[in-house]
Amino acid sequence: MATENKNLSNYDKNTIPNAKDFRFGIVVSEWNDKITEGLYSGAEAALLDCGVLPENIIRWNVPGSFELVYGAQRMIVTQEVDCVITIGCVIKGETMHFEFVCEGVTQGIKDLNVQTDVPVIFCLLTDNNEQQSIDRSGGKHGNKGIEAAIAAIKMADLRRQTAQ
Ligand SMILES: Nc1c(NC[C@H](O)[C@H](O)[C@H](O)CO)[nH]c(=O)[nH]c1=O
Ligand SMILES: CC(=O)[C@@H](O)COP(=O)(O)O
Repeated sequence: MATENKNLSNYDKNTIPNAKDFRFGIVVSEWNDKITEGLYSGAEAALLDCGVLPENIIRWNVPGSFELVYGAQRMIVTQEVDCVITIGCVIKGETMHFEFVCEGVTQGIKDLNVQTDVPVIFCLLTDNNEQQSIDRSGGKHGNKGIEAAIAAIKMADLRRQTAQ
């Protein structure tokens, strides 16, 4: 199902685990900050709406999306979080740089999910133009930050339920 057929902001609190005791790290890229701030606001609001305590949300900024991987890795190692949300917005330019940044971040975040004990949520917009980013960070398609926050709560709960 493409995003245009699914509003990214929709969630049913009855299907979401109790998040009161969970601690979340959020790493935010400063590139396209008008967009990433909108994604962060959506994620923060959804976490609080689902019962996460404000003091249990740790935010770090990084220069660009490529640095999200290192920021998330350091968040895991130093902050005792139950889940990390990475927030970035990559918009296609004139060159192949877009493809390499997107692939590098995708693979890096996948690696963190398989190599560490903490789930890392992929809230990275990879858009052809700014309008697509606006539409997905609080515009007509909703807010991918909200989607990421709900995924983070569910993954933190899965991690706790499967702890050995
Ligand atoms: N063009 C975009 C970038 N580029 C910067 C890289 O992410 C990285 O910070 C740089 O290559 C130094 O390592 N980053 C975005 O987040 N979005 C873009 O559209
Ligand atoms: C994703 C990028 O780094 C890209 O926006 C940079 O633009 P350009 O490819 O025109 O240098």
